[in-house]
Amino acid sequence: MAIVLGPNRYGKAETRVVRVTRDGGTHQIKDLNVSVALSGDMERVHLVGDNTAVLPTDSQKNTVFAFAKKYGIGEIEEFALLLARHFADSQPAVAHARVEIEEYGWSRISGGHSFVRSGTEVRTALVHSDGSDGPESVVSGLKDLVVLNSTGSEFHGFAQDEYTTLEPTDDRILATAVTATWRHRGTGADFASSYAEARRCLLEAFAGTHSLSLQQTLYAMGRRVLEERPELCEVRLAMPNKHHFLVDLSPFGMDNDNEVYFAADRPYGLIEGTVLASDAPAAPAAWA
Ligand SMILES: O=c1[nH]c(=O)c2[nH]c(=O)[nH]c2[nH]1
Repeated sequence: MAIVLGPNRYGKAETRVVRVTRDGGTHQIKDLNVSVALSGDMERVHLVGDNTAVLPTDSQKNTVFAFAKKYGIGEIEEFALLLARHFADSQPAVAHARVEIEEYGWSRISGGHSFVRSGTEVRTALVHSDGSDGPESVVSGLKDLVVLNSTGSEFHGFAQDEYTTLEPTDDRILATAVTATWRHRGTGADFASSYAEARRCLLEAFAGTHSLSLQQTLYAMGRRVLEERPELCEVRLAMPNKHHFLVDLSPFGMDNDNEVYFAADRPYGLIEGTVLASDAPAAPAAWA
């Protein structure tokens, strides 16, 4: 029996970089969490401890800060492409770079230099690059986009077995924290407007769908993005069903006509799905 090295990658995870751009007294801020993972000809470091091919993760972290200064930070997809191409182009042993970025939003309070974190929502980007001349992919997205419909949601007609106690309902609260990722057909989109529009599609489809299940709502949301955004070809969604249970107020002599709920935090149903354009080229590696 022979033992061999399987797939591997390494890099600096979660470099937290904040870039302030000063335009007189008016400042812009970009607040990111950047994770780099490099792979390629890394056999000798694993097998015999020869570090010749290993660009230290410390240098990768320094590159994130240096590029933030040198190039500024525009859209996170562009910053991720810049970093990924840099590592794949400049290091002979690096065949492939993966850069994942989370962006935390800040909105201006007043004046030029005071900000408030914008909600729980996080914008995301995941880029893979074999270098400027090689295959590349861009996946954009968001997570922790918390939404709720206080009516317009039903759930009935479901399968039943000897353990089923759930009562069918034709009016419930539907609430979730959306994690959505969407794959671009190319690498040259207008990432700012593409993001804003995809997000708008998700919210409008969530609000506008009379829901018979969270699964149906999920599909409607992914479908809306692909119908409206030709630069995108695949949407992946993960949506926890944040259950709201009607409280039994009858012990207190009160009725409860869908007014008082217990918001449970766990367990939760977890509904996940992919929505694809029929001509989407297969690209499983884009999500790795
Ligand atoms: O929208 C729903 N989908 C389910 O699969 C499910 N299962 C469940 O208990 N409640 C719900 N709601």
